[in-house]
Amino acid sequence: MTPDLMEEGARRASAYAAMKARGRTASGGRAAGFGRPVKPGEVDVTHGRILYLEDVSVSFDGFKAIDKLSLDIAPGELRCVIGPNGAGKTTMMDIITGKTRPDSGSVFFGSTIDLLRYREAEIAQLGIGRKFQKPTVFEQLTVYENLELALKTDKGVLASVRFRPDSAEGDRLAEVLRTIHLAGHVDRLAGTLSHGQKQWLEIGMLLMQDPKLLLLDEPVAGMTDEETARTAELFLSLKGRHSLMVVEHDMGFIKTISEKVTVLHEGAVLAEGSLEQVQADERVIEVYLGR
Ligand SMILES: Nc1ncnc2c1ncn2[C@@H]1O[C@H](COP(=O)(O)OP(=O)(O)OP(=O)(O)O)[C@@H](O)[C@H]1O
Repeated sequence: MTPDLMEEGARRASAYAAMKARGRTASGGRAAGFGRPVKPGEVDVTHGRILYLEDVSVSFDGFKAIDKLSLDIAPGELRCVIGPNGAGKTTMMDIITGKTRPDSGSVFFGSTIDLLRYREAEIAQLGIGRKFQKPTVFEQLTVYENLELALKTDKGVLASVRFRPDSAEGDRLAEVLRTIHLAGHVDRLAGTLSHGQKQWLEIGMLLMQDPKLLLLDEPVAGMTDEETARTAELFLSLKGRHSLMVVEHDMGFIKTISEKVTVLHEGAVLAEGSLEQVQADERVIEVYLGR
């Protein structure tokens, strides 16, 4: 066989495998990866990892924003990620959520779902929710309507118009309202909420999708001290049921919520451990003081 034909064969085989993986997942059969059967909506965490990145690299115009990054997160873990500006924190989240394709490396959700085979919207449907720094709630809708809308996202246009939450969805809505401290504000327009309340509402919208992994980018930026403290309580109540990756610069907040902290620098892991351990690490001190 000529090299051209071999290349074409390999290209077709991998395109077919990717297509099959997508089709099977959409129809609720198997997840992509090593062919291990996984029930619809289930993530295989038998190896003790819900998220696994290995040797991931990406360059922008020759600049390595992520450089052989490897890290993993356990199911139910609340992981904090810190690092100076430009360390690659946002780019890492972009890669996990399918917004940016890495040049090389592996990114797995559980041990069988190869995230690099999926598009951004598919990754959200697989159970990875992302909260960007700025709240993006629908200001003209009430708190309740915002949460209701979050339930509709995977339904078709017609189904959305006729949509009414069933009793299980209604229960979930009520539970989420309590979790995000907005049960007393259901009829308020989202536009009239404080900055902190808007952030909680957006987290609530993600929770309506019951994500297995939540990625949160600077969630307490701009919050009052009281809102920050309530957000810490909220995250602590979510861990266990969900896995969380929180990128933050606010060390006081990190101190309240953290178990394990990952320090990113120049697109790779510089240090990992408890906050006390990483804060005492000479390399970490140098990176932060050298800013
Ligand atoms: N699309 C892009 N094109 C070119 N360079 C990029 C792009 N995205 C990120 N970068 C560069 O990659 C590096 C990492 O950026 P990134 O935003 O991931 O860092 P960060 O750790 O999130 O920083 P911050 O704490 O300031 O948000 C930066 O030097 C940034 O300028």
